[in-house]
Amino acid sequence: MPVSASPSGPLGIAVLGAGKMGADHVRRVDRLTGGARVAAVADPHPERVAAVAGEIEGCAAVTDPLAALDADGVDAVLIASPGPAHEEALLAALDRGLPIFCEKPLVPEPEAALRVVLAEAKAGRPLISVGFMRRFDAEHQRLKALLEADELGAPRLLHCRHRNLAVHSYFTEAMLITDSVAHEIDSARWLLGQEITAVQVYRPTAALPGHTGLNDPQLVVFETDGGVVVDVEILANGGFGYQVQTEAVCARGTARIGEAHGLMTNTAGRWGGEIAQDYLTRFADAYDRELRAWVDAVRHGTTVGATSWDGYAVAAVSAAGVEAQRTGRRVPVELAPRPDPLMNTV
Ligand SMILES: NC(=O)C1=CN([C@@H]2O[C@H](COP(=O)(O)OP(=O)(O)OC[C@H]3O[C@@H](n4cnc5c(N)ncnc54)[C@H](O)[C@@H]3O)[C@@H](O)[C@H]2O)C=CC1
Ligand SMILES: O=C1[C@@H](O)[C@H](O)[C@@H](O)[C@H](O)[C@H]1O
Repeated sequence: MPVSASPSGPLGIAVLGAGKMGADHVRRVDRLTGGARVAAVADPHPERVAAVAGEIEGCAAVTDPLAALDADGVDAVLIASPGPAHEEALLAALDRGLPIFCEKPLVPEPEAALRVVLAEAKAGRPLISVGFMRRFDAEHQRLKALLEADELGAPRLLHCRHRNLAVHSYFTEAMLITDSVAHEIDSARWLLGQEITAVQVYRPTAALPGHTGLNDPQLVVFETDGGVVVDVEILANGGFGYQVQTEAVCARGTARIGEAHGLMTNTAGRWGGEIAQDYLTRFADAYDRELRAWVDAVRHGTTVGATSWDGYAVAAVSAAGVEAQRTGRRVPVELAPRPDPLMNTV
């Protein structure tokens, strides 16, 4: 069922969370040619919400996140608060029948993710799109198309590197998995069309010098039900830039994405290039495409990209990853039975 907003008017969006990602999405929605407008921004931090909402004419600024869902002109919700706050917002929005774009992770814990999946099933129609933006990145889409076309034969390995310049001061070791490697969990499942069945995490014995306390970097290894092995280097505070790279090793060849550095120079016996400094630059086009696609999908009463079930699968694999990180053991992944999204199961 399409949303009840006037079909000719812009879709009114409440943005929950006015931090780094929320502020960026507010500006993005504002630029989306006429299809949507930010009707309300909510953040418990009063100065932050005033600054972000103040950039948009006629936008309400509220410090109670749930009050934003009931603000005038709100037809849909974009959740950009920290992961642990997502469940409350998701359940409140589902309760109101509002279409939702939820930044990744859906929620960090699998039990909470399953509650969300079941609440959406109870609503009887798909309402949740999860912001795993790599699905909208041109290079990731080309790699997926190549693998699907079977041009290189069956995939055997995926080598992934995920390097950040720096992460938030509140980042924990578990968040290396639940917040950062969550992307590789989603993209590996999506690229391969396979489920992850076990996780192992290797940690160097010493953290990087001058570091924040995170045992950084780490190597996370996944096994899939199609017999593929996926290794992910996660580096949270690398200090030099942002790199997301994937190489697929297949039966008849390999394919690599994420190597491009934009401008390359040759001068006086040297060559060099640029490294993006963060995801907002590296994935700017992907974020634009995913939000445009979401606004279109909402107008047609549907969702785009990762579903709540994908969000649940990521949370289940993440939980196994955190356990593997803690114990040093190989941890199998168990997924709950999948509810039929169109059935009122509860
Ligand atoms: N797709 C992507 O590439 C990225 C996604 N993210 C995701 O976006 C979300 C936000 O991350 P950041 O903006 O980096 O964090 P942040 O820490 O910069 O901002 C979070 C904001 O949410 C506010 N907040 C806290 N509790 C809230 C609640 N209950 N309701 C509404 N707002 C609340 C905080 O006051 C803060 O202003 C997270 O889920 C994160 O994983 C973040 C960076 C990139
Ligand atoms: O989602 C993101 C952040 O939350 C996360 O902290 C980073 O590691 C990721 O690269 C970024 O895309």
